[in-house]
Amino acid sequence: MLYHVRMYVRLPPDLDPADRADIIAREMAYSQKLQREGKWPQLWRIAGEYANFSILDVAGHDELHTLLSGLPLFPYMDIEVTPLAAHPSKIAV
Ligand SMILES: O=C(O)C[C@H]1C=CC(=O)O1
Repeated sequence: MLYHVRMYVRLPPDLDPADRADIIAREMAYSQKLQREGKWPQLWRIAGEYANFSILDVAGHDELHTLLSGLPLFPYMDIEVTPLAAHPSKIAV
């Protein structure tokens, strides 16, 4: 199943800089592993915001929740999920 996911990062301004750098490095490694596995095929920065639009391709709601809640930044993010269904006007390419 495909999901459109919006992630808004809300790191506390007083977070220790070393802790911040560590979380961001672990987040990058985690997301790149999922990208290599094909589970995170699209990742876009929302221009002007510390936020992204992503497409995740997973078995269903339970796997999606497992992957999202495993994000090192998960405690510091607001996340909006939209399940995607096939559109009848979409042409095959
Ligand atoms: O920076 C972000 O948008 C948050 C997060 C999503 C992937 C990643 O590496 O970091």
